[in-house]
Amino acid sequence: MSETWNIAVLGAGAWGTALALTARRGGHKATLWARDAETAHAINRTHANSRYLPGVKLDPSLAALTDITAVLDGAHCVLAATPAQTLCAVLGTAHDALAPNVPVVLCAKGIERETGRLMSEVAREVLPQNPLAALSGPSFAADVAAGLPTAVTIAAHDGALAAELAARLSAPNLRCYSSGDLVGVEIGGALKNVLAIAAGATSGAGFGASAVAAIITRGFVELRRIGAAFGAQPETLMGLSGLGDLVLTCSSAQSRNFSYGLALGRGESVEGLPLAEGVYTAGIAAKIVRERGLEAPIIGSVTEILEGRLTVDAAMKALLARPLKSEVE
Ligand SMILES: NC(=O)C1=CN([C@@H]2O[C@H](COP(=O)(O)OP(=O)(O)OC[C@H]3O[C@@H](n4cnc5c(N)ncnc54)[C@H](O)[C@@H]3O)[C@@H](O)[C@H]2O)C=CC1
Ligand SMILES: O=C(CO)COP(=O)(O)O
Repeated sequence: MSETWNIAVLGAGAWGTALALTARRGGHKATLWARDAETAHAINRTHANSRYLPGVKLDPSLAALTDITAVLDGAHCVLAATPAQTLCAVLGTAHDALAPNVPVVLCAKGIERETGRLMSEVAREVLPQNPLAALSGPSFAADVAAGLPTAVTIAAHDGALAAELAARLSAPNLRCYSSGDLVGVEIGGALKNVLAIAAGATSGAGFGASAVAAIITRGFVELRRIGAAFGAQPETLMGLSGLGDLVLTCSSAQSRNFSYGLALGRGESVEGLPLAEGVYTAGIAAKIVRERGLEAPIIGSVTEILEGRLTVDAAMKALLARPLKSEVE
């Protein structure tokens, strides 16, 4: 597709900046909305975002503004890339300046902790007139920004919209697949963060690579069980936004969620660690599991560890001591 789009990116953190850079590479015009003037000023002056994406040179034409009305003016598409727990407030700020019918692509991975809403449910209430989509998959911001090959899924209830967005947002190094399974893509992205904390804690506690593989695999069973309860398609959960992102996030210290878990497992302080979305999603995911009568002991253990009610050692012992059962349900 050759027509140039104006893409408004909300959030000038690692992911927003990487996506804006990629949009530029894809031949579009991208403008970043930054909450704080210091970040916007630094991006415009140094053509870098050294706080959130160190070592990456940005296209000099990529501007960051603090005025959301100016960023949204004339936008063909919005990429919402602030943390999950801020989405409601950020879209509320955008509401008056955003034309109806402009598609909003949700790029955060999480569940709203106070309400249990998926990102699309939050956005639907705040922006009832805007078509919604979600972009998710195995894609570290640093990799995407460095131009390394990556593949993600863009999902919308309207399959034609998903396909158009995938075509528009694909870039030389970013291959976007399309999907009609919005909920499936969202649930995989949110839960893999909680499971990455579990995998990191397992590794950090020194339980070994075999234990990490078991946690990832049994964690994936929990993800599929919860996904099924939300109506997600099994194929979506087996895809880039589910299994793909789970594998990435559970196997690399480049992941903030895995690193958070590593610190927990090692008994180190987690204070001041960068954003780990799973910390905010774990408790609400465990609540949803309880309310729906599901079984998700690994997600439950992560919640108890984060709340200081269980040690990593005791969690592993309890998981091993659970009644034996058939592997396949
Ligand atoms: N960093 C990555 O590799 C990837 C991140 N994501 C997702 O993208 C979302 C954002 O993550 P990152 O950009 O990595 O986080 P980050 O910590 O690098 O940046 C977050 C940005 O949001 C801004 N922000 C925080 N609270 C805000 C508020 N109340 N209002 C407005 N802006 C606010 C911060 O100032 C910062 O610019 C998360 O849900 C994450 O899971 C998805 C894929 C890859
Ligand atoms: O979602 C991500 C990669 O797909 C980023 O993972 P972290 O937030 O754990 O760094």
